[in-house]
Amino acid sequence: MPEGYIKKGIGGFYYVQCGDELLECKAKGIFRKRGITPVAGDRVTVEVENGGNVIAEIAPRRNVFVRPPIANLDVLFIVASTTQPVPSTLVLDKLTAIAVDKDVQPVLVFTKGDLASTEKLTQAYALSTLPVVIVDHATGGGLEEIKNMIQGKLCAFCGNSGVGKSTLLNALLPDLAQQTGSISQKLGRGRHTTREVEIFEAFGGYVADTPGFASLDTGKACYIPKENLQYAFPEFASYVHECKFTGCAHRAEKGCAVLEALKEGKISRSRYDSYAAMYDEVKDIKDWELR
Ligand SMILES: Nc1nc2c(ncn2[C@@H]2O[C@H](COP(=O)(O)OP(=O)(O)OP(=O)(O)O)[C@@H](O)[C@H]2O)c(=O)[nH]1
Ligand SMILES: [Zn+2]
Repeated sequence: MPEGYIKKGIGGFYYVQCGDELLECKAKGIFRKRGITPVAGDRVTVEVENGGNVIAEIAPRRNVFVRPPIANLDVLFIVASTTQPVPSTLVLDKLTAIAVDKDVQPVLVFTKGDLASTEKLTQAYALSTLPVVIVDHATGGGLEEIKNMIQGKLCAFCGNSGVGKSTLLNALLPDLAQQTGSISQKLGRGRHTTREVEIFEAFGGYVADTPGFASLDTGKACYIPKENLQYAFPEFASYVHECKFTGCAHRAEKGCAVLEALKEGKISRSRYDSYAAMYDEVKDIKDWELR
């Protein structure tokens, strides 16, 4: 039985890449009964049923996102520009936290360093342990780093409208931009006419084109329960177990090692503020409401 990954889903059909072959498939009825929707990135087994290809099995997922619909994401490039649109560290931190919480490696990519200084952004993440890439389109700086990070991984790019995602994808994959409807549409006329995710092979890995995808769903569906939030900020890891009280929320408690680290400048103020804002957003929400 052929095995492969879903490259694209459109109108109830799934295009499964099995080696060199792209198979058009429907999903077996059992998935609908179980409330499972196959999505791009799913690793699947294909069978022939009534003369047509069907997806018979979906391998256990490492993670799955609803908006955009994609599974088994390894790396999320979170693109932010130094200016226009002005970056918000809270929005960026929400995205990095959701990624970490879903076992996706977030990579911060800063654009438009030619228009304004990247200093403030790089400063905000200097202690975060998160990888940062500064892209310079004049010299091509940062592109090699991104290409290396794509190798062997399934990656996606997100970031507010206008931060330069298309420009970046175009610089990375000029051939792809011409090949694909969606990216080239994004670059010119007919923007965002398609919302289907499509996966392309590049640099020894996979890049998901997620048209019209400004940011991950940072709404309620993606809230991180308050007990888990501390782990979504990787630089807190060395401190969270040193707090005096177990179950410390790191908000105002006595003997809080995270607050101590903040005071000593070992954790950045903007990262801590984002944690605090996210904590306050979820603290009164019951677990069952998050399901
Ligand atoms: N000066 C400068 N301009 C840039 C840079 N990156 C992108 N731009 C410009 O910023 C504008 C927006 O870039 P896009 O690549 O379309 O942004 P996007 O994130 O794809 O936006 P959406 O398609 O709306 O999601 C375009 O006019 C680009 O030419 C950069 O590094 N420096
Ligand atoms: Zn604490």
